[in-house]
Amino acid sequence: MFPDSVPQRIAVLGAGSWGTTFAKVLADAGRDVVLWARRESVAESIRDRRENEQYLPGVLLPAGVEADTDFDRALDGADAVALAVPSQSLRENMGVFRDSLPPDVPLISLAKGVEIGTGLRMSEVIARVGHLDPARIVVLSGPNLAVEIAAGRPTATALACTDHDRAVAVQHACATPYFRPFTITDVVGAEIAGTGKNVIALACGISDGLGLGLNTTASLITRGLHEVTRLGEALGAVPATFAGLSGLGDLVATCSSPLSRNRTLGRRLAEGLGLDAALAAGGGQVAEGVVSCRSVRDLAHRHRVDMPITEAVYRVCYQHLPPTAMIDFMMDQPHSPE
Ligand SMILES: NC(=O)c1ccc[n+]([C@@H]2O[C@H](COP(=O)([O-])OP(=O)(O)OC[C@H]3O[C@@H](n4cnc5c(N)ncnc54)[C@H](O)[C@@H]3O)[C@@H](O)[C@H]2O)c1
Ligand SMILES: O=P(O)(O)OC[C@H](O)CO
Repeated sequence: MFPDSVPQRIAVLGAGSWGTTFAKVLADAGRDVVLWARRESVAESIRDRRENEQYLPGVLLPAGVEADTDFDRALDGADAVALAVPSQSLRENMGVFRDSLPPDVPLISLAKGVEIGTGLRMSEVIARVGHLDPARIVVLSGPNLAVEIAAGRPTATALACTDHDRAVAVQHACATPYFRPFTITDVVGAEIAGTGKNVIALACGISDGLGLGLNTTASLITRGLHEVTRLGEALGAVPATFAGLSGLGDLVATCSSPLSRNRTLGRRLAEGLGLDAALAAGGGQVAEGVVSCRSVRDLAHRHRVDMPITEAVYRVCYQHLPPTAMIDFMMDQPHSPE
């Protein structure tokens, strides 16, 4: 089946490593893509040298990816729009894009995070700021380390939308021999899983940086999945989602890979860098777990969900808890049934 509603011309707003990689996936899937970059130097590098030298160096972008710094032009004639700016700037950007968005087209949400202050998930920010029907929003989330995908290494992902047909249309638009999307309807679960795993990956990076072993990593992944699932359930998510690609799949990839910016940041903290220095060492690329440990912790407090790993990461990032004491904090939690 190849539905008539499969988008052909897609605007990707945000030319960081994920926006650029997803633009490549879409072009490899046969779509015409316009990638909006904030900075002319990024657009120029893509136009003139077919490479995003700043965010995705060494990857040749196909001719199907055009780059533009004018979002009105990028959105003109688009029959789907992917939003690839970091979570905490999505509100500001949506406010700017809102009036130029084509009516009725699917909006593909790529950012993983929960907004500080409001506790809103990214699809909620998009719907509220854009005054949009939430059923238009398709959340893409899974084990999707950009650098691996850009190199054509196979992966799968989840496309979550309350409107199944819309998810299927996007599924057909972005499927390639190396990128296999599955559809689900649990938007809350996909978003909470994608946000929470970055915090757990930070904890795994800290553990790794301290020279602890795979038992510690496996314990963090397993208990991390448990606490993120509990939060998701409190917010109305389907527990099974957390065993899927946007849950366990993404958690394992991010907690295990040296390519993960969140895990790498955790390692740097364990090696003795302060938060600002550890962020600076990341070359300006976003590590969402740093903000998400705050917004997820706030949500957990609001919904009375116990999240000891998230709490420990928050204390390391914002309350000067030494990374070694983070492990003690977690090991000293009251004993409980699994
Ligand atoms: N890189 C990955 O492997 C990956 C995979 C899946 C999901 N994600 C998620 O995608 C989102 C984007 O991540 P990324 O990896 O592309 O980040 P990045 O750090 O590589 O790039 C961020 C992009 O956003 C732009 N930007 C930064 N602040 C902005 C602002 N205020 N307004 C507009 N644009 C702004 C930057 O110029 C850059 O183009 C994050 O939520 C991340 O968790 C990333
Ligand atoms: O590099 P990270 O830690 O931002 O993780 C990237 C993706 O979210 C992995 O799925």
